[in-house]
Amino acid sequence: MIRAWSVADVRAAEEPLLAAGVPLMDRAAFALALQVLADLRARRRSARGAHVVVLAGAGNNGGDALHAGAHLVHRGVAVTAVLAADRVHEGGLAALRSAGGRVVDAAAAGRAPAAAVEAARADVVLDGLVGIGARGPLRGSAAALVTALGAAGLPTAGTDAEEGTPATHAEEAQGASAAVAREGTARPWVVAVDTPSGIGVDDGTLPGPVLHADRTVTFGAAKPGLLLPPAAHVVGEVTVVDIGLTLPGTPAVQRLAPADVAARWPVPGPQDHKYTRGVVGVVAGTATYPGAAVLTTTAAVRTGAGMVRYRGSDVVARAVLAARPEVVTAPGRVQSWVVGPGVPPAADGADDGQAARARAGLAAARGELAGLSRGPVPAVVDAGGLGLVEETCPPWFVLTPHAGELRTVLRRHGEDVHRAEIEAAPLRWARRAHDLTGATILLKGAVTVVVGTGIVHAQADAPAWLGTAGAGDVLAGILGTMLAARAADVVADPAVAGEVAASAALVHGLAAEHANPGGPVAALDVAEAVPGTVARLLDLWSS
Ligand SMILES: NC(=O)C1=CN([C@@H]2O[C@H](COP(=O)(O)OP(=O)(O)OC[C@H]3O[C@@H](n4cnc5c(N)ncnc54)[C@H](O)[C@@H]3O)[C@@H](O)[C@H]2O)[C@@H](O)CC1
Ligand SMILES: [K+]
Repeated sequence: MIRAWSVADVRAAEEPLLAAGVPLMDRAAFALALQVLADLRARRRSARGAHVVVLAGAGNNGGDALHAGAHLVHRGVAVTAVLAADRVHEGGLAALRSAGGRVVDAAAAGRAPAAAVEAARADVVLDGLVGIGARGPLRGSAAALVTALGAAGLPTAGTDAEEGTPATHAEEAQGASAAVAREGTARPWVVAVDTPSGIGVDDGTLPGPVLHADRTVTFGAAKPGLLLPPAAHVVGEVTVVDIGLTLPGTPAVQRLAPADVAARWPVPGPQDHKYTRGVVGVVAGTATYPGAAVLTTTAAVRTGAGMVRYRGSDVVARAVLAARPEVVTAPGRVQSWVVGPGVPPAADGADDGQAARARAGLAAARGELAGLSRGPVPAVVDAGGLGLVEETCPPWFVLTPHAGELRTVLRRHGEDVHRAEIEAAPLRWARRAHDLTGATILLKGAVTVVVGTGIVHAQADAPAWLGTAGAGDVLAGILGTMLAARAADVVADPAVAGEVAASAALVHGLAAEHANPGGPVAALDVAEAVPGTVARLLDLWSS
């Protein structure tokens, strides 16, 4: 598990140590230098003779980078510090100079392109422009430098949100681009110091230009922005360096690892039977979209449900039974409901009666229909089901929208927001949806964000191949089975639903990877890969 703490928590943990004179920056810089040396050795055998460019901003983040640069010089590395501020960390600069490092001033207008061209030829670029002290989008020389680095061939992300960016920056950038194209240089390995400079450290946004890192060496603890999209896509591999901070027990964001999911997997014992393992009720698909019913029920069965009950028209039920003869179609006891895959919005008349069945399932999950459940049980609400839920939900309802569907949910609650805004700030909008509906929100994406009453989760387990029709139906089925197995816990403790939802996202992602490592997958392949994926998880845990 990777756990991430907010800037405020990290600062509060640093404070007493700094007051006591603990040399936190020395620890951070030394560990950073060791990591860069390891990366250099992995990439070019020896660090000696390598060229590292340190991008240094005004604060302690630049201080870390400059001190690390000094350590590298002592190991035979040629280090050039590119200063992106009029004043940089004095101790760090002095250390670098006395070690024999070169210093280039890129703070003045017009200096960025030449510095970027030099950086683009280095073996490693250390991004120490700004860390947890970042306020808003990168500004001034730091922004100009990152823009010029992008033009010089380094990967960058985010837009220059700064109004009135001087035209010279664009011209400078073009100059840098042409110079590097002539040289045909391979691009350097980029190591971000604490965070890629200019990300939203607490919320994972990309408010302005950001240099895409291959590795982020982060101090004391991971920060939320390293796990949350869209910034999570520019951090590379995250290396957490222990500098001796004592952090609060509860992180702001966490990412489950396979072992965490394995540790809580409901492995059946000799006393278990189908009802103790959990019955999943599925309201999915119509004659127009029968595939959704097949995919959702298949995934629920393949994840190890005690039993799956399908609720739908006879024609769709026949398709379900042809694919999965284990499914039953008679009404009866259910420990979790999956409502909505392949179900059109309520207003659509051609829904085969699914809207009514969906409402009944949701009422049963609230504990309002005694015949269908003995008290409240968890529910997964997906696709068409999202338009059928009541305005407020219990936390054991897990809504599983993608960004476009979340927009619809938010609009129903009076939030006029566009899909692009949700994609730019998924945590913010998932949290807003949770606040407005009361439900646990699983916002699907390349990084899935789960916001409920407990800790926020950000899961990045899925290969990009998983973005395919029917993949969401499979996730709904996996999650339905996982919720049914822990139905009592989920209803009793509002925070559990989020953790189970994050676990389902992990299983879904790993199953896609296992279905066809490195290649395309179809949704049904993913569902079929779940039993093997669960067996591997449990094997990993027991070994
Ligand atoms: N407090 C400490 O002693 C420790 C700090 N650490 C390092 O120090 C960093 C935090 O240092 P600081 O608090 O000095 O903050 P930073 O160095 O992250 O940033 C602050 C500086 O950047 C400038 N800045 C802020 N937003 C900017 C923007 N959008 N565009 C351009 N410039 C901007 C500010 O004017 C200020 O000079 C951490 O990220 C970490 O790297 C580590 O060395 C561990 C110990
Ligand atoms: K940085």
